[in-house]
Amino acid sequence: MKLFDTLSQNKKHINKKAINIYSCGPTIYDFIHIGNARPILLMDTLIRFLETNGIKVNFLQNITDIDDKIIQKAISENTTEKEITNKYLSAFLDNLNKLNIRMPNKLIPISEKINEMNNFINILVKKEAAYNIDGDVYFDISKYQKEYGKLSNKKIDDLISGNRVEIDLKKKNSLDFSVWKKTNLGIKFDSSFGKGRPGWHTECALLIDEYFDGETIDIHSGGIDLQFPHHENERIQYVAKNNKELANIWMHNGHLTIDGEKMSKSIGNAMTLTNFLENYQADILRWVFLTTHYKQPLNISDDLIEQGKKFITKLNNLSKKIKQNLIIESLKLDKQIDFSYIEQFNQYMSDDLNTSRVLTLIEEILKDINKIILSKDFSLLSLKINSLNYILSTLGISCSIKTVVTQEEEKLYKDWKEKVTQKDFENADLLRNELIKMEVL
Ligand SMILES: Nc1ncnc2c1ncn2[C@@H]1O[C@H](COP(=O)(O)OP(=O)(O)OP(=O)(O)O)[C@@H](O)[C@H]1O
Ligand SMILES: [Zn+2]
Repeated sequence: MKLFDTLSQNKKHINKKAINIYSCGPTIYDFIHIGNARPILLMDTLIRFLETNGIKVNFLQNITDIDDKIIQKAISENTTEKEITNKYLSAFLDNLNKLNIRMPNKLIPISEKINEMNNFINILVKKEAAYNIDGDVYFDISKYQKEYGKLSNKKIDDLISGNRVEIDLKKKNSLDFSVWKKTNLGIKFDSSFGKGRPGWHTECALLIDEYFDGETIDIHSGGIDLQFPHHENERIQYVAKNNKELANIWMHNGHLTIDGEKMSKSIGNAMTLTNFLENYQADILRWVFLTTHYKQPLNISDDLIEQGKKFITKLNNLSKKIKQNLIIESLKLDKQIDFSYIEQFNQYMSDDLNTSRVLTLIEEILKDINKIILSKDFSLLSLKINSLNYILSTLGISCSIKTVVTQEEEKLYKDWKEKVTQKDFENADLLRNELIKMEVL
């Protein structure tokens, strides 16, 4: 398959039997919002597609459980950092569960890797890629003039002149970033540089290096806002330590916007995922993200959510209609699949996840199935339904078209019809309610 790589600005092939993926995880100081769910669902869609095609995926994600934002939140709520991280980590895991996410093979809170972080930074210092000033360690950008800026397509001189980062007189160069921070406030850890905390950019570089044994990984993903400085800084540390690329493909998703503006906690326009999932099915959010190519911005609106609801209702109604036909026409469906549909599906997905085209394909199949029902020529029904179910399940949509009816459903349906014919509406209504619960009506 081909995926767009931000570093080379090209679509690149990945035709391997086993794929290593890393995604930057959340900083657990608040509930995540539906914008944060975009990179999560993007990786979920990709991984499901790869695994359905027999490719082994090893997926690593970090959890940022040490950070200034966590300390600030603990202070403002008059509680401990641990209380904050416990609360929001469990909310995050609950969100993933409700979204039906294929969990990472490993989810690592950075607080568990402080010694490894210390060793990693020591190596950078030994290589003179980083320098220690009085317990604060910085990465030395000047040593990597040729490499730095490649991922975000920025020139170092432009970055320096446009740099509005707070002036830190200790740094040699204003672009040098913190890999270890000497701190007074909040949780501190022992290290060979003294007490302090790890830098965020080093966290991901270290975890990738350690978990994947210094091998260039296949895919690194995250939202477009992470391209610079976070991913640029991750990459440069990895290049400095291993003298090779961190990732073969850098995948960046566009922002979820609301009224054209990035959804963000700091802007105050965020809808938490918890809140969304209390009101709508997870399938609706999946559908919303599938409508637009992942690299493009996507504007969320009530109207779009409404369309997502309609899509799911359409699937549910079709499923009921099929059950009724299975009973009325005494049909039995087999397991055959229409490979021409699957080939098309694979082709769209393999072309940098062209999911909007996949949704059009689904609509075409739905139309075909409705035509079959109207014509009552059921010879191709199994093929179409099984293909549709294959596509829905590969996309992680939990809704599917039922292909069997139970004896109980069949009996109740026939009883109901009989009561209606006999004009026994009271009993017919009771049976009707049962059939609605069983999703036959
Ligand atoms: N509006 C958005 N649309 C799509 N992806 C987003 C959006 N906001 C954040 N992300 C992505 O979500 C992931 C988690 O990011 P992070 O925890 O840094 O969120 P954040 O940027 O702090 O959110 P906020 O901007 O609300 O403070 C990252 O991959 C980030 O790029
Ligand atoms: Zn990262």
